[in-house]
Amino acid sequence: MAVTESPLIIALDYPSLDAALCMADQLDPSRCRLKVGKELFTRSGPAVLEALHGRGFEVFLDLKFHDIPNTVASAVEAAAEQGVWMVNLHASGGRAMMEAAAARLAQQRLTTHLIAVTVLTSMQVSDLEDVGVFSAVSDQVTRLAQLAKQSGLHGVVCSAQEATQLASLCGDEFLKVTPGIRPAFAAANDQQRIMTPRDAMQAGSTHLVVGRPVTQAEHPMDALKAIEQELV
Ligand SMILES: O=C(O)c1cc(=O)[nH]c(=O)n1[C@@H]1O[C@H](COP(=O)(O)O)[C@@H](O)[C@H]1O
Repeated sequence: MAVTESPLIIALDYPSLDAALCMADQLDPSRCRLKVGKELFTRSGPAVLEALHGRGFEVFLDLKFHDIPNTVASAVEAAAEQGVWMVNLHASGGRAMMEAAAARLAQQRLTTHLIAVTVLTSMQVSDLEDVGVFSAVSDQVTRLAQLAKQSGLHGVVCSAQEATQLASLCGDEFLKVTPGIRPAFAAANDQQRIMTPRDAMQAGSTHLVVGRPVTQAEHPMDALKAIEQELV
């Protein structure tokens, strides 16, 4: 497996194993990691993990678990046993759920990174209000990130707009995985809280999740290189 220093994680949001592998084959495991999400995993199952690992990629399994503590701990264990580099859950599932998941990994001596989604990058303050949360987005992100840290998680998914604040509250070592990344050449699509790759790294992101700006580009590896250029 290639161990890359790159902060880039490319989101393979595809409806089939073939389509995902077709994209993976255009990318280089020494220059990025790959993210497998709900659609692809639901359609292809663990076969996609095997295929990507076989091609040398480290994989972030993005299934955003949210359930009772025992169920989430078992799901996280199952993911880690398949050798994924990173797995996530929703911080809003609460302290007991996060502690159970972190404890299970430690008990089984599994080294997969476990991170928590704070507030989705597609959400703004009115979306929080709809679900009964009357806080500023940044306050809610901070609350959930601190809870995740206290619960033994390795980091969070948040927007880059919150990364600086989290670096000072949770430390530089605490992972800040930030989607909603839009290079100068790309459209925002459905993302609300966005930032360019360079600004996101300067703000304290440790990893950048990039989907459509690379996967829908005519030449994905060129788009990836353009993002690398923006980072130097
Ligand atoms: O957990 C995630 O990866 C995630 C969390 C979040 O708050 N926002 C978010 O966009 N994501 C994921 O990041 C990717 C972003 O893709 P693009 O918007 O195409 O760059 C998608 O796979 C989303 O599922």
